[in-house]
Amino acid sequence: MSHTPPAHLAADFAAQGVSDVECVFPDVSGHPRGKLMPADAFARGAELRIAQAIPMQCVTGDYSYDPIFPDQDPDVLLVPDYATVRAVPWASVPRALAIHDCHELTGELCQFAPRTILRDVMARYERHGLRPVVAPEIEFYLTAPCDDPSQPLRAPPMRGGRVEAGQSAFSLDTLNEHAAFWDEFRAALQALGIRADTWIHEVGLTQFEINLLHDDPLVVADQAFLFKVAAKEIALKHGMNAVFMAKPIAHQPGSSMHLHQSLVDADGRNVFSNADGGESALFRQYIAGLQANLPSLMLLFAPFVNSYRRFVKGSQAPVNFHWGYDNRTAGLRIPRSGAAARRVENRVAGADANPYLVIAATLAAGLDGIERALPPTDAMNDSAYESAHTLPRTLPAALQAFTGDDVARRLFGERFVRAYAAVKDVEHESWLAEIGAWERRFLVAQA
Ligand SMILES: NC(=O)CC[C@H](N)C(=O)O
Repeated sequence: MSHTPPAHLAADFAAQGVSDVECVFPDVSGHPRGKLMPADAFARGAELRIAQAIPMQCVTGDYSYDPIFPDQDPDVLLVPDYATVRAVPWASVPRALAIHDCHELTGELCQFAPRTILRDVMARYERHGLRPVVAPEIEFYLTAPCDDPSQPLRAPPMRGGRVEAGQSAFSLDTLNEHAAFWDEFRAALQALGIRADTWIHEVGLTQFEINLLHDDPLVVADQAFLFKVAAKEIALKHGMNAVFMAKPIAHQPGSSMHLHQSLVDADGRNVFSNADGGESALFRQYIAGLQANLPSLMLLFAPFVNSYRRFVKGSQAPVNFHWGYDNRTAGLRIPRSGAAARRVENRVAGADANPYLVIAATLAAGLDGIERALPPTDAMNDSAYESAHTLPRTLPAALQAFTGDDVARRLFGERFVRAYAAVKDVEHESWLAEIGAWERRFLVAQA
């Protein structure tokens, strides 16, 4: 992490005609926040408040979460990570963006910022001489413009006035329907240095999935963060919305952010495999760590009230924390692979989750299993849908699990846990303040 601008940066900006830089950081929801700064001044850093909830309320006032926000309106200093400077592909004038780390005004990294949380987990691995390698699969829907939020989302129109219908999983035809969007999106990803692998039409109507190539966790988290920003920006240019809600449309599949993980040693050898190619003890301990800790960390994988609608039996979304070989009904799947690519897939996280926190929480949970040499359950060879639904069913249940035991505190510290829970509490209160369609449909007549 270098705080000194590269020598060529000013000349590069001048040559490209860049006059402004988006100083962006991912907030706890993975939403891009920051300030637009003049290119010749952005290195001095921007100051702003960090504790934002999604309905654009600051976490202040009625919530007394001292000593996290002692002045109820704290500023942090944004410090650019110069390795992340890129041209903004969707801007109408030459403009750059840089992902920033959040520092307290006293200098240290802010313990509430998702990038800090991930950096801390990676430092823990480094002390063990290990390096995690991760790859996410990101699902999302393309929809028509959402001009009336009280109405269900609709599929975008196709050529000839048709609308997508029926079963289009893996249909290349339907993928080609929105070719102008895909071409511009693909070019944007390339310009942002995002290494996308396969692109498919998923099971849902106008639902798609794109896999990112495996890499260093912070690099991949930055890519997944910008992937979502880019998809939304480019879709808007084409009169559509790219929607990353976990369950945007009733009776359609939800959208996930599956995370593949493996660990390598200093020589780049996958430590989930022994020299003879078999599973290592560490592999099983890592799985056990996920099984032991994920139930308490659900708030990070399913951060909104909507997230919990996704966990439906039979939908390929998990309902419990079983693990199994190539078992897509289980929360933890071991994909078929050779010894060098042996890995675990966390299928719990939704597309709505913050990729930094999904990666940090998964890796921290697994390392804890290794450090405590935990044993996993037996592998699940049958459908995990035959077993009980043990994932928390609601946001309040997940909030209770997150704050109710010492797992999250032990892995991420008191400050993060209290602040994150405060933000989720504000969002939940805001949701409770609205009356939904189900309540009107049934309770007007029947209550
Ligand atoms: N690609 C898949 O396996 C489908 C995942 C499913 N859409 C989910 O929400 O979990």
